[in-house]
Amino acid sequence: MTDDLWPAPTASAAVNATVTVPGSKSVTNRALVLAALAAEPGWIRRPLRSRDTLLMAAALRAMGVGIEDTVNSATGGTGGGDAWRVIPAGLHGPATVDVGNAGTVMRFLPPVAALADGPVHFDGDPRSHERPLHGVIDALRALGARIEDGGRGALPLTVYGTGALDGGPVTVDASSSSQFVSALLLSGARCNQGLEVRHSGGPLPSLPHIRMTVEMLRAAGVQVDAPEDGGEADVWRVTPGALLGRDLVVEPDLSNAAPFLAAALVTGGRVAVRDWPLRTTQPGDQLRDIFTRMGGSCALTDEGLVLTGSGRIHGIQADLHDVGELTPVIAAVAALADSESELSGIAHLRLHETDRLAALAKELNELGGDVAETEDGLRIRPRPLHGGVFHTYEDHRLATAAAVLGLTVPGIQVEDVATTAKTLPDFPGLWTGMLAGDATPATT
Ligand SMILES: O=C(O)C1=C[C@@H](OP(=O)(O)O)[C@@H](O)[C@H](O)C1
Ligand SMILES: C=C(OP(=O)(O)O)C(=O)O
Repeated sequence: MTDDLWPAPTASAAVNATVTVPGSKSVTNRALVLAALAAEPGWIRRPLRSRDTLLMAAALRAMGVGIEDTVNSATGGTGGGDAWRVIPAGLHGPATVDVGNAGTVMRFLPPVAALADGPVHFDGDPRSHERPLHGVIDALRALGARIEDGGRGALPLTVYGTGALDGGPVTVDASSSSQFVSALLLSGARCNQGLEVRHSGGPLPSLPHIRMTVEMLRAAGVQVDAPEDGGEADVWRVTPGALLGRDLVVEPDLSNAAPFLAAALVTGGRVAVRDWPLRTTQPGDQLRDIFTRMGGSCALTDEGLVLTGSGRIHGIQADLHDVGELTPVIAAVAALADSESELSGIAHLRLHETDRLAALAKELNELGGDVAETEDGLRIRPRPLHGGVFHTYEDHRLATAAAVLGLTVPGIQVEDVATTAKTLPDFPGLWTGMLAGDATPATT
């Protein structure tokens, strides 16, 4: 973390820009895990190269997987070469994994480590010690893995892999993070008996992310029975078998498109996001509906998704349980709206990169806002905002939300804007590029 303050640029006019958003974190990190577990080499094209995905790649390399950077100018560059060639190998310990504060790394990799033939030690940022991991730890222990976690049920921990997991049925309470279910499913086909994962507990958040896991497993040739296909509620079954190596192009990160689309909404402008997929499991696709309800209009065109602001921003009553990671930017837009908003279904955000509900309420109120935490969300009553320092608590989405506010509220200084590198390389460059009319990641 740095104490740097970034003066968020104000928009001198309605924004009119076309933006290339870097690849999806969630797709890239699933693709890396599945390619590492596959029986043959694969390609990941236009991967996101950000802190979370570079940590995932480093962790898999530490366990023996080959991940090579390649540059292929024919498919266009998105920074640092445009593809990863993944060459699976026997998974080995001893190894050390730095999870940073990446939920996908800290949850998806312990099951992979249980398949390795030696100890794998996991640690990360201080916040990673507080984020829930018990679902993964308990499930792996129930499946026979040995894990030393000092009785904390959290990081740091060591998984003593023996080269194989028997698998079978396991029950997990994933009400605090859908990533518990995704983590088990991703490695399930490599268990001798496959895996039957049953969720038992409060409602599961972020269901689109579990669907993303199921669809990516199926695309790798794995047979998965899932509740949405007529299966039993809250039960997923993964049949054992080899995973195919894939040649996969990563979609743009639609959740990271949120601040750019919001810019069109709050300035009454127009922003096009290139390469918006026509069909996707990414929760960010729901921005089309959410921002339309908040006053914008959306069209899928040859240019990508185009959002046009009307000059009016409406408050919204929205249950964001499925799409929690969109909350910070939606809250920023709601603070600039013409009526009250109620965002619900997001109590689990208290356990994200930071306590997002507390952080959003505090930071918006310090700029003159009227935001209250509810039991499971935020109530936002728009009031005129003034400039000031917006603290970001090492949370990339707090920083991008602050940038949205800064477009129309002069004098906002974003603390540690570099924290956006968790999922967005060079956010400040993309943001100023958008204000100049075009934002395309620099090719390095
Ligand atoms: O599986 C994934 O890629 C993710 C699942 C969600 O986690 P939670 O279910 O913990 O909210 C989401 O918030 C996170 O940003 C990414
Ligand atoms: C919750 C998030 O990340 P993580 O993958 O670390 O859980 C997020 O990106 O909003």
